[in-house]
Amino acid sequence: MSQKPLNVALIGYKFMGKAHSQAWRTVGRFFDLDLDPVMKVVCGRDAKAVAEFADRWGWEDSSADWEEVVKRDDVDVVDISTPGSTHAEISIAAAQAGKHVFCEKPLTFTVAEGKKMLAAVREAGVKHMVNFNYRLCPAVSLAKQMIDSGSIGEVRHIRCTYLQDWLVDPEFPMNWRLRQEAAGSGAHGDLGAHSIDLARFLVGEIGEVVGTKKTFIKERPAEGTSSGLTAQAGEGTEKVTVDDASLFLAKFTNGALGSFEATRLAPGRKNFNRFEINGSAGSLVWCFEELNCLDFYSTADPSTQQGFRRIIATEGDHPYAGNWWPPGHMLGYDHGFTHAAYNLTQSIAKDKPCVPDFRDGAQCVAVLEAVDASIESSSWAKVEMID
Ligand SMILES: NC(=O)C1=CN([C@@H]2O[C@H](COP(=O)(O)OP(=O)(O)OC[C@H]3O[C@@H](n4cnc5c(N)ncnc54)[C@H](OP(=O)(O)O)[C@@H]3O)[C@@H](O)[C@H]2O)C=CC1
Ligand SMILES: O=C1CO[C@H](CO)[C@@H](O)[C@@H]1O
Repeated sequence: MSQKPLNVALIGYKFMGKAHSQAWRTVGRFFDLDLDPVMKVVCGRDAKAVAEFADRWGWEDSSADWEEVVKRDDVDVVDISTPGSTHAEISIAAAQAGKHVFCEKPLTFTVAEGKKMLAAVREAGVKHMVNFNYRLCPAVSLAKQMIDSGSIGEVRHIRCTYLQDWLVDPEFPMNWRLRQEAAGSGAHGDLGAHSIDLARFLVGEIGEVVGTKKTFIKERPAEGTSSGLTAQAGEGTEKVTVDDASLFLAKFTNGALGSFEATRLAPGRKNFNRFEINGSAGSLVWCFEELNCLDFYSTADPSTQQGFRRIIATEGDHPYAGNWWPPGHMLGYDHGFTHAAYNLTQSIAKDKPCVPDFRDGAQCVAVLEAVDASIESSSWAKVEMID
């Protein structure tokens, strides 16, 4: 490539580390870029494991010291794929060192911390992006275009469910996702954050919420070895300190109503991240388990032909899709991450804002926090609007 290099440092190298590595490896091959992403250095706490990862995935260097990595002169972007408890400290240090920041969701655990992160990237004048990858699926981006162009009229309802089943077995051992200090919350922030982002992207700002959360399995076998969403038990047991499930109702500032359900205890639901949106002139339905499909109902169709029609969002003129395979060839989970790497690279190259950004990440945290406030007060809670 003849473009200037864009040197990337990745912090965290397991589940999301792989997804982000795949994105950085692939993006310049399928998308025309104005900068050339270079996989410069990958970082984790276990020096041997991270060195092996670097070798396997093609990172030039590895390190067990993120504080040193974020200050390196040969790093332009810091990509954070570590548990949520680390996002604020790493993002702020990276921004203060003048690096662009790409951070996994949830951005952080409290609005106060989210505001500090936002202030740090703004003060440094760097680009910032939070990885709400599902809005970058072609079918979801298409839904946004259709809503904006009035295909379903005035939006009145959104029903979001994000259901998984990987924690349904009470013998599944502890890992960081079940500890409040590392994960912030359970299904609420892990899955609910994605639904909130989709709802904000497609419908608008959420103004008020009321909800509940529950931990059904309060104790689990202690952690032995764990890798991503699989684990082997160690000795003894440990208390679970996050929710298994969260439910809430929402009033949007534009008058729409929403319902949200997130759980990791729904047998048979693997990654059932679904929304149904009803407007005055039609409806749109999407589910990640069939991620290329968008179901559309239009009241404008002749009455004898009304019914949901399925759009397969793999045509060349569907968002992002034309960069991949010939029409009709399905995309998968990893493609959304490549779309994020594309958006960030181009926003840096062209000095344009990047979405979803840290404000989106912090606004999502404000909704999560308002649900917690509503549980505390057993009443509706207002969502703080972040500038
Ligand atoms: N957008 C999406 O679809 C998804 C987003 N996520 C989000 O991505 C983030 C990471 O999750 P995931 O990849 O599943 O987690 P994993 O447990 O698979 O990986 C976490 C990584 O972070 C490293 N790490 C952990 N603690 C620290 C620390 N204190 N300092 C530096 N490195 C650390 C670990 O390596 P080591 O132990 O060697 O330090 C490991 O490489 C979370 O915020 C999660 O919510 C997760 C899944 C999907
Ligand atoms: O998108 C996702 C898929 O599932 C993971 C495990 O619950 C989540 O962390 C993640 O954000």
